[in-house]
Amino acid sequence: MIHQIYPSVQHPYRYELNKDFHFAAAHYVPSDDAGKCQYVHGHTYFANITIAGDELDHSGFLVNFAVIKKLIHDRFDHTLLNNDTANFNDKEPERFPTTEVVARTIAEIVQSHLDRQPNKPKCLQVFLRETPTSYVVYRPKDGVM
Ligand SMILES: Nc1nc2c(c(=O)[nH]1)N=C([C@H](O)[C@H](O)COP(=O)(O)OP(=O)(O)OP(=O)(O)O)CN2
Ligand SMILES: [Zn+2]
Repeated sequence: MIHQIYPSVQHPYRYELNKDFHFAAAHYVPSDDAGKCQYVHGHTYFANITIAGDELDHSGFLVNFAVIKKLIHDRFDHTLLNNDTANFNDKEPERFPTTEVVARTIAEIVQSHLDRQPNKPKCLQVFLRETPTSYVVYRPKDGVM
């Protein structure tokens, strides 16, 4: 079980949910500045996803917690992130699988799912911890990725 206090995000919506989950993945950062991290190594990533909205769906959910976990966990758990060429590559820094980019990518995948729901929830924040001492908070600007 994950117990952590996360930064809160201000918003005008009536409902807010948060989903915690973790996944194990390997990566490398293809930059000399990454030092030892330019070589393949692994992490247990801890994620917290914040979603908000004004309307519930036919189940009384803003969105099903289980679906949010499955979207990300099924895609990234026990993978080499760099192999996911739909999201990452070795050429563009905005596509290197850094904590920043992985957090943004998670937000994009989640929002793409939410955009297909009739009640139109919004992904407001992704907190992604890569190591015990390093994490990133990603917040889409004005609901735009
Ligand atoms: N801004 C970023 N800096 C670094 C990233 C990143 O994604 N964004 N990534 C790395 C490495 O991938 C590494 O896995 C994490 O680095 P670091 O926090 O330095 O890891 P340590 O466990 O060695 O940290 P200590 O606190 O010194 O034990 C590097 N930088
Ligand atoms: Zn790393």
